[in-house]
Amino acid sequence: MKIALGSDHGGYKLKEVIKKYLEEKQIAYEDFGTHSTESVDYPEFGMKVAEAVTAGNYEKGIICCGTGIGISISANKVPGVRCAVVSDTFSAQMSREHNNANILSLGERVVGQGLALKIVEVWLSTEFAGGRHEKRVNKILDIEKKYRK
Ligand SMILES: O=C(CO)[C@H](O)[C@H](O)COP(=O)(O)O
Repeated sequence: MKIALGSDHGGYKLKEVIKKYLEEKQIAYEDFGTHSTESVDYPEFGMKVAEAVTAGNYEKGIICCGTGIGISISANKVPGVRCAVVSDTFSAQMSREHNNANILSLGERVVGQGLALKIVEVWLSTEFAGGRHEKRVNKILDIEKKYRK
C-alpha cells in the first residue's frame, strides 16, 4: 500500500505527525507538500493528491488543512475521488465500509493528534463492504459521468 499525502499550512503539522506514524508502521507514502507552515492555498495540494490517487499510482490519499473542509472540497472536484472529512473513528470506518472513500481529510484545528492517528489507523485498515453499497457508489460515478464534458 502506498499513500499520497498533502496539506496546506493549516494542516502541515498534522501531516508531519501522520508521516511519522506511517514510517513507524512501515507504510510507504509520498508527500506532495506543502513543506512548511508558510501560508499557501489548499486547492493546489488537494488537487495534487487527488490526481495522484486517481492516476492509480497510490492506493489511497490523506490530506489535511485547518478544518479538513477546503482541501476535501478541492480533492472531490477530481473525477474518481471520494474524499471524506472525518473527525471521529465511526465515520472513518463508515467512509471506507459504505462509501469506499479513497481519500481521508483531517482538520488540524479540529482533531487532536491522538484522535487523528486513531482515525488514520481505522481508515487504513477498513475494507469496502461492497454489496448494496457498491450500487450506491456506482451512482456517485453516474453523477460524475452526467457532468463530464
Ligand atoms: O481550513 C482550511 C480550509 O478549509 C485552511 O487551512 C484555512 O482556511 C487556512 O486559514 P488561514 O489562512 O487563516 O491560516
